[in-house]
Amino acid sequence: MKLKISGLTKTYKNGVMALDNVDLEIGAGMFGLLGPNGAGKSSLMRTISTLQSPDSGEIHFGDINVLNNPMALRKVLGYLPQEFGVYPNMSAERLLNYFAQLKGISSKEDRKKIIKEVLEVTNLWDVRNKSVSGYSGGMKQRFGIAQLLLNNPKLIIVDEPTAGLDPAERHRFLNVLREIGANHTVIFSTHIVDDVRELCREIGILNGGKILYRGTPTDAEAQLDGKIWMRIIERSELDDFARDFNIISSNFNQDNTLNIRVYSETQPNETFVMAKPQLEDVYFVTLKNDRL
Ligand SMILES: Nc1ncnc2c1ncn2[C@@H]1O[C@H](COP(=O)(O)OP(=O)(O)OP(=O)(O)O)[C@@H](O)[C@H]1O
Repeated sequence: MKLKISGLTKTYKNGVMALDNVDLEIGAGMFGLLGPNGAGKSSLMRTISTLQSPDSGEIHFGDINVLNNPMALRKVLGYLPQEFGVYPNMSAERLLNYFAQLKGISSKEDRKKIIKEVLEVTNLWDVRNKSVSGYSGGMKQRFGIAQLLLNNPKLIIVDEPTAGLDPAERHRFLNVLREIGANHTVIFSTHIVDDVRELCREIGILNGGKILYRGTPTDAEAQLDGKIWMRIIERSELDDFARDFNIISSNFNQDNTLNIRVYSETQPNETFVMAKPQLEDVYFVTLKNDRL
């Protein structure tokens, strides 16, 4: 089932236009929504999830007209918000049983079966008897996925799930998403480029409420072929280089020098060497130029 968004605009009461005429089509698999803080990612996700209304625009998921019939979408939606709040002092298994009852799974046998499945897919089976309130950040996020999987959603929306997770937990979480993405439509937002590189079939880059790029990571990188240049400079030279060249990123080396990456259609000068474009270049060039 396809998610089709057209002309979606949202302005908050304080005058901030968080979504500015967003058009987006998302098919099956993993879709990564990439953007810096304040780009509008949560606003887009909350609007798709029917938690807030847009000023104008349309959202369709398969044959569901989402804005006219929010209840129909909610039945097939699994949404994990950025902040999930406080969990009660109850074991994961008991809490899932409670959620499953709330979701209308009335047969005890059915509940048992689905709870086992979701605990296994999120790698929480071994800790199912532990209290969720004592879980680590990463385990809580995986528990969030477990509970949203209970009613077998067709559309899964996960808002910045890796924020604040340590590298090992982040990795574990992304593996869970990868597994789920194999047979669901999953949209997840992040400001971490590495999160989407290998995981997502398609990405969208959002900034200032606008979709600036949408496509596959590989196509995006290919568009920058021959346009990314790199060289090492002294730290003290940075201001001069920033004035003369279109620097898209700079990273410190151990010896206090900097690796700079520059975007240019042609070789900036003979001291620069051509670099293989990376998704991070795509992200920075898109944010800087308002397009790729
Ligand atoms: N309820 C609200 N009322 C007023 N302004 C809001 C509200 N929610 C978000 N905003 C503003 O809308 C813009 C987009 O915010 P949003 O939270 O959608 O971005 P985001 O990409 O999810 O950012 P972050 O990564 O920081 O969560 C920001 O300028 C934000 O301050």
